[in-house]
Amino acid sequence: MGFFDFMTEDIAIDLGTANTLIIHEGKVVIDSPSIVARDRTTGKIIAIGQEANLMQGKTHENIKTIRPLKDGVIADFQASEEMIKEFVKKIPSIKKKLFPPALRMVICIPSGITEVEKRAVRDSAKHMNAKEIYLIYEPMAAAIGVGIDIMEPKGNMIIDIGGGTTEIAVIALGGIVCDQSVKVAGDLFTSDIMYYMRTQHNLHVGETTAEKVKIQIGAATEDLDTPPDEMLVQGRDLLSGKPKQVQVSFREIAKALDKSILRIEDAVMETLSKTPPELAADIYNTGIYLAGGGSMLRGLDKRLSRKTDLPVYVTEDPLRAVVRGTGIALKELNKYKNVLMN
Ligand SMILES: Nc1ncnc2c1ncn2[C@@H]1O[C@H](COP(=O)(O)OP(=O)(O)OP(=O)(O)O)[C@@H](O)[C@H]1O
Repeated sequence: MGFFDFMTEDIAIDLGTANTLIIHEGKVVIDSPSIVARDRTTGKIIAIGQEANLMQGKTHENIKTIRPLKDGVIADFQASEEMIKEFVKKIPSIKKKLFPPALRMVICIPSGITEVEKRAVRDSAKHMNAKEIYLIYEPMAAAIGVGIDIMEPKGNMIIDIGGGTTEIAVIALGGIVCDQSVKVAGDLFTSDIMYYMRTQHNLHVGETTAEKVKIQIGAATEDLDTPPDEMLVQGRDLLSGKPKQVQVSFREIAKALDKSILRIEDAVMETLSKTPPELAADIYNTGIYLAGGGSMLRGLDKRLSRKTDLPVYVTEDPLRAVVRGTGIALKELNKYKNVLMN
């Protein structure tokens, strides 16, 4: 260990479309929505994370809430840099430091990312005083986080359903053998619900309400073992303009989400059809692992299992699988050097 290593802090980041998570010293120290609120007149950031999330849909003309990532990649560079800087500053042991420390970072990125987008992530990290930067593909990080031995000569299929993208990958011998990244995930499910409420109930609901509906009664199939109760949803009547409340069932939400789930099913089937036969045989025995917040949609595992005729498992704490894997790669840089990109 060199002298300067004492002045370097190691952090692992899952910079997600919906949530940003950071691991420092083996612990998740940040788990926050990827949102910033900016004062339009001064241009200053006035809130980040949970605080900014509470402002969403309730702002006036002087405040703008921004989600700096779209479809898994940085869409607003300035806002994303400022957001990560603020998150890093909030890490307790870094907060105590007199000067901002140099950082060694492992950052996960979607597997469908372009070279230009990769460079943008690296540049942003450099602006944050990162001296060593490693990138890791999200499905790889998710597989490590799930507890799969990715170095084995054995095929494993992992599906990470996040906010912006669903990443499907077959992993063996420390590499991605075939993969597919589709822009169908939790955010689109939320938009589907907003559209359904508008068209079927003449009710205009905001994103926050639609997300609540998805979490409380969202379903990927009408055939659930333990169906949730109906839910009262409030919004604005599109015809009269008055505030209104309607009762919604999980069956309606399953219908609203059907088209998007079909697109995920198609992507899974396509990836399976491209999988080399020896690895397909392994997957037949091990099944499919689901990670990411979107995988918590009721009945999604059952529906994918029915479609593929394979066992499908939702990993423990799916929202944290990717950051867990990123953290493990950071801790064992040498072991995982082949899956990390400089
Ligand atoms: N119980 C739940 N049921 C359904 N969806 C959920 C649930 N909990 C969270 N989600 C959804 O999961 C998504 C966020 O998942 P996650 O944090 O894994 O995504 P992300 O890493 O930010 O996105 P990406 O990987 O696309 O950049 C959101 O769309 C959120 O609404």
